[in-house]
Amino acid sequence: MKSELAEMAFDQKRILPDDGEAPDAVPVPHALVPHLDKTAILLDIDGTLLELMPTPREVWVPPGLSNTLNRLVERTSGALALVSGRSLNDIDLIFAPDVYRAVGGHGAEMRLSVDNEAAAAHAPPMDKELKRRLAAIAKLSPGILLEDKGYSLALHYRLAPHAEKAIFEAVSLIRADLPNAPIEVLPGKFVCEIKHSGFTKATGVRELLKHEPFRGRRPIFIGDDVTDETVFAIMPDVNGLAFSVGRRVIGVDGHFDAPSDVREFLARLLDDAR
Ligand SMILES: O=P(O)(O)OC[C@H]1O[C@H](O[C@H]2O[C@H](CO)[C@@H](O)[C@H](O)[C@H]2O)[C@H](O)[C@@H](O)[C@@H]1O
Ligand SMILES: [Mg+2]
Repeated sequence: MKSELAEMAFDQKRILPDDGEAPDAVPVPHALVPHLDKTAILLDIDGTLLELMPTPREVWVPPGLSNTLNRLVERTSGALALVSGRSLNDIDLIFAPDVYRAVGGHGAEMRLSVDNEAAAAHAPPMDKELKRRLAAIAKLSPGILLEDKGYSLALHYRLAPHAEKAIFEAVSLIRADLPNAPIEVLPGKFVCEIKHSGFTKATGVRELLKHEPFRGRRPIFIGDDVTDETVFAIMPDVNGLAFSVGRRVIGVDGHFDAPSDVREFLARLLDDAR
């Protein structure tokens, strides 16, 4: 059995405080290591579980991660969900053959059961003409990639970073033309996503937590991006814990430097948690 000291040392190394003032290695209280039978594990994908890659299709699941996730699913009686900006379809392609409970498309889709793979959609398809106009923005520069999620459209510019300003300006012009369109712009990591308003990762997580096997459990959420901040913000309301990756976010419970640290933390949870 691991000593409490060993557990503390692990926590000190991997999870740093986020108040911006504190020294780099203040230990996260031991009580933060959860009891898995009372915990719901909610995980962002890109930049949290998986390293960021030049294009969305290039991501891959490192050895050991599937095993860790599947064991955590077992130990939490299924209370593990991926909470992603990606569509459920995309998530399943990435993690195939494994299928996880998930909130997809920034809250646009939700899968509560892995048995029938039924997914609830919380967003209608995006208007075709609007999508056509937005898609034309990709012509601004070679290297801009389009990702069509049906209910939203993402313009990726990691390979054309110089185009950022032009992309956001072009999107603003289209929005100004359609002041009543129920859409919003979601900036991400080298991506400008245009989606229906009315749902976020946080609305998805709130909904998820109403259902078995998540209901009544203490959620821990780990995420890296601006869109994850909506979930960080609701964690206190649901007695949850929030951890950021790659950057310090005020108000969260801790911070990981990189996805490899998140993966190591999750693997260690299996050994350390009661
Ligand atoms: O909420 P997440 O699971 O973190 O998904 C956020 C977005 O991830 C993908 O784009 C990002 O990752 C790509 C692969 O590393 C990278 O090339 C891109 O620059 C990033 O923005 C995905 O394509 C989007 O649909 C997700 O919204
Ligand atoms: Mg992410």
